[in-house]
Amino acid sequence: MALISFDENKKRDVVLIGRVTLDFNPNELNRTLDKVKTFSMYLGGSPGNMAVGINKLGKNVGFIGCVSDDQFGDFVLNYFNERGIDTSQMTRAKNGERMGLTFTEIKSPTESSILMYRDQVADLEIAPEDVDEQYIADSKILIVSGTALSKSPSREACLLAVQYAKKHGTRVIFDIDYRPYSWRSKKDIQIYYSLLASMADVIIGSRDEVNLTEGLDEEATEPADHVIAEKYIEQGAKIVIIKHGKKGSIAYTADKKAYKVESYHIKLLKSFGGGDAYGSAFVYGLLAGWTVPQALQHGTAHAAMVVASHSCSDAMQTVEQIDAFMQEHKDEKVITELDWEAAL
Ligand SMILES: Nc1ncnc2c1ncn2[C@@H]1O[C@H](COP(=O)(O)OP(=O)(O)O)[C@@H](O)[C@H]1O
Ligand SMILES: O=C(O)C[C@@H](O)[C@H](O)C(=O)COP(=O)(O)O
Repeated sequence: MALISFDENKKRDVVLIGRVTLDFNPNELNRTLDKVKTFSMYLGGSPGNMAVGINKLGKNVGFIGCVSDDQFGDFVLNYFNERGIDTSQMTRAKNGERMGLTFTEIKSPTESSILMYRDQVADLEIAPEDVDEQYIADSKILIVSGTALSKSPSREACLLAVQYAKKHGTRVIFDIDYRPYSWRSKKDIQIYYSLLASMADVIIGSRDEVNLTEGLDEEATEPADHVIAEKYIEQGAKIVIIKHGKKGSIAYTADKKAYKVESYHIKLLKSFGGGDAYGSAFVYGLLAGWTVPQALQHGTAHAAMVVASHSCSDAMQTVEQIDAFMQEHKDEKVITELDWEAAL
């Protein structure tokens, strides 16, 4: 019996709500941004990347978002439309708001960071009026990105989308997705992230993002992962995934099982993009009716392939490509069932 079932009569697999932006990744590697001369432009924004990833895996994807009314907004809409990602629910900024821009700094294969330009950003202009109840009802899964909760009216749009999802049996996945820009305070983060976590069927976040949800210091290690996961499961979550970067991730399920997933060994190019690839392939596995371990391993393989690549969105893989990677790495035993209270 699958932990999470889906209404196969719903015509769309996944709808995501949140930001779609642009990534500018340096062509000259292993140096600080002030030493970079040229960049490659890619579609970006964690929800945008996940939409591309889930679509690349063959799923029917829609996006609720707002893009700038300029050539960058055109780029994003064209990119989605060319791949069959539904843009009927996307709007254009009305008052000159700009696309979010993310400049990735790749200082070394193991040291990268992102510099985000998010002043007057279009993606936070999604409004409740842009959220169509039937569109949500027609989707098996709604994925909410945490950053979309950072400001109104995007915040209210997300909360309304979740209300519609709960009303129509659409499963809610909360991708915590913390970006410091746009938030007024840590207390606001705790309020809205914990509210979303209490309404989600699946919660995916890094440990520092979970700490922010709990109102803890980002570096906190107490309470242990399983204690926090238990709380979310008591609130109704069926699966809680806590990511730990290159150390991998740990997943807890409502049927009281815990799984440790170690990272695959790859030649790292940048430390970003793994989470979006992980989430995309994990969601694919859920929709395919796979077991949680199978879906976790698929997500982990996809993540490894994307952190070894220059892009995030363009580097998203097909099912066949992920399967081939897993075959190449079949000697790496990455997944272990744990005692519930074991740590990563
Ligand atoms: N250095 C790495 N080598 C291989 N896989 C990695 C590496 N870093 C991250 N990953 C994979 O990407 C997943 C998500 O990465 P993480 O940094 O935890 O999340 P996010 O990208 O959302 O911040 C990890 O669980 C792991 O599977
Ligand atoms: O999330 C953003 O807005 C930045 C993304 O565009 C960028 O591709 C990235 O950092 C994704 O990394 P991840 O969240 O670690 O997968």
